Amino acid sequence: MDRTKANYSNGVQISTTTDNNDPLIEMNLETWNKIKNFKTRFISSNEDPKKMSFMNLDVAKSWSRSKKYGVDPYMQALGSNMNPQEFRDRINNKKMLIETAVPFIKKYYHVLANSDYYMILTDETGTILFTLGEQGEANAFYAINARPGAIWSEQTIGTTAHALSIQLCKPVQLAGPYNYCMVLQDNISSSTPIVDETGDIIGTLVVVQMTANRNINKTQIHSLGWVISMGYAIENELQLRNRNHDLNELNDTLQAILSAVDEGFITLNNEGIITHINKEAAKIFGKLTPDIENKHFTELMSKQIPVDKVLETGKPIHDYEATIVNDKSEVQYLITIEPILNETGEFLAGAVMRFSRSEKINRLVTHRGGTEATYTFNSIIGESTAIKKTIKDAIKVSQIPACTLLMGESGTGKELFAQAIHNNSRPEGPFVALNCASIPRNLIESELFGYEAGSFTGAERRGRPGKIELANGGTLFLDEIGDMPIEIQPVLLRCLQDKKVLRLGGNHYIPVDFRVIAATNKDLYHMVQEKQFREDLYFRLAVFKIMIPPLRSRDDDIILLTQYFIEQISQRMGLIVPRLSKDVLTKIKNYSWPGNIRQLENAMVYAVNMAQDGLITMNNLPDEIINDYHDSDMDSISDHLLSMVEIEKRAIKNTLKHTGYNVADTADILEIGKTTLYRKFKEYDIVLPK
Ligand SMILES: Nc1ncnc2c1ncn2[C@@H]1O[C@H](COP(=O)(O)OP(=O)(O)OP(=O)(O)O)[C@@H](O)[C@H]1O
Repeated sequence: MDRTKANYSNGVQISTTTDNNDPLIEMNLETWNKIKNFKTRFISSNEDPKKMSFMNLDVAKSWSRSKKYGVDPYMQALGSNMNPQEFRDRINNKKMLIETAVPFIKKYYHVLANSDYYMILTDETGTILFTLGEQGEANAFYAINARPGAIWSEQTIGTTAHALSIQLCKPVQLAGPYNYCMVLQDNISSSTPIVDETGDIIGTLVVVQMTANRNINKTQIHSLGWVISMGYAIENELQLRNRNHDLNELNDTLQAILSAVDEGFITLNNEGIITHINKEAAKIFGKLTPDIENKHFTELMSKQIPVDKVLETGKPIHDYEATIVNDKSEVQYLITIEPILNETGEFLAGAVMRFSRSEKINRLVTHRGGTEATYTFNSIIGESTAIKKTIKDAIKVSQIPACTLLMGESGTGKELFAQAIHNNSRPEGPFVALNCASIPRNLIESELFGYEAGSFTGAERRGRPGKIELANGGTLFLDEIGDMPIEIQPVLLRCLQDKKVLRLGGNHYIPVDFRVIAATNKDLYHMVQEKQFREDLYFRLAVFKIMIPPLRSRDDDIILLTQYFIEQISQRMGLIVPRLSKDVLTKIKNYSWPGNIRQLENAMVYAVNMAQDGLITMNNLPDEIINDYHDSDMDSISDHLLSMVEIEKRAIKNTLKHTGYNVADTADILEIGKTTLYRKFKEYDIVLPK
């Protein structure tokens, strides 16, 4: 609402002439009496007040409405009273207005030149919320029911200054006879509407002055100006309070969000003083919030954390790695420090620090990186006594956080078991796998332990965490542990013992908490005896040993797994699930499956693709299965008289089976060169599995 000066004079409702702009000071007693007399006539006749030249038009309309409402102009106690409960609710509802306006009213009331003023605060319906006046005035006004809880609307008491200012939404000064009720007609009242930010009227402020026997003078004019500026002041204060209230609410919401997140947050001012710390950050530092707030950040954390740099440059720092040590723990965090800038991007108030547990990030990274542990004990297929016992043992072991060594031929499902153990013991943490045989020896160390920035040629600029760090909070699966270079073994052992890792080129240990599951298809203990594997590391890793049975000793499971793979593969490829011919079934059951489940799975991929007319026949099996001399293992050699050539051929085939078709291992065992072995494959028509 605009209450500029022009509007102000426009808003004055006076009694001298029909011109609304005339100041009250110009009202003379003659007009005053003219209105008074006319009102008595108007009440008892049907005369239209709009037609009276001395009547203000808005007042005239209000009189007509008042009459229509049936207001009794001769009543002594004005208006009706709200019932106490309803009034308490109203007060509650208008708490902010009352709390804001009352101190103003009290403060400025005494500044007024005359003491015959009476001040009223109403709500937007005209209900009186608060009154103030000197003893004499108060008593007089009390007698006419000018007290909190009285409903003084146009409907209940007819035309008044405040009823008009609500109706017209502007300040109104009203000469006594214009009031509809006779008991008010010796007063001069000034009223201003109080509006909220959206322009809605939320109340009125009224100053009433008893003018009976007094001259109309400048003070009345001033009282309007005075009530208007007070209205302004109340509105401004209300807006401020509302904004404060909104800010407080925003602050409460922010606090609630910050205490709900499981990351630590600290805010600092531009001098590095901690201004706020959320619950999680207090937990990280093992302190109580009041012990931290208002302290310099260096009292809480290492000076090396580059807070000063952010405060100086206004540039953020992301993922700074630091170990936070408190009385109870030592944990690695990634810290992001963001400067608090203003809208134009100038550096302003300070900085916000965020502490994220690196193991969480690692878990995300590893999940995204594809080394997610999907298998559980329930998803391991097998009904044989051998596999059931293995699963039972593995479940037991999974409940104890000690190193576990999984032993078994290639393709028996060692990784599957490792995943199942992980998911049964620390499913929330990352599962990080490292195959020691598939990584060049010179890279194993950095893969395992990570490295600091610039620690060797080709290293990433910012350095990188190793698999051990990435496994923090979860499981590190070291597959083919027999291939772990002997020179790295003592470092790994130290790390397993101390639960700390030192990155290559680094100068501080990073605390880590991870479970180790190692796997091997080699005879690791034999390697220890041959000095190819360190005994201390072996005993550290093999606290629990689990032997995964080869497929050939899981007779009952071969057909179960065959069916499972055929169905899975067909479904994946959108094919009808083929049946197995009788001789194929016999072959599969009797074959020794040197490559175990992996070989069976691959054989079924081949067979499903080769099958015709919904049937898998012998021809649809891979060569090495068709050509298998099932009953020709070396034990039976003694029963037959064989040529040297046949003996050599069988020796090669058996060794191949034994090594899971690993050419290098086969050549090793047969003590011949790899080139010779390949030549013999050709010579004897031996085909390696695809
Ligand atoms: N019980 C089982 N149920 C379903 N699939 C299985 C089962 N056991 C193994 N497999 C499947 O067989 C394959 C080989 O398993 P896995 O890689 O765990 O063997 P491994 O012993 O770790 O082999 P390697 O020693 O060569 O690393 C995988 O494709 C796996 O999904």
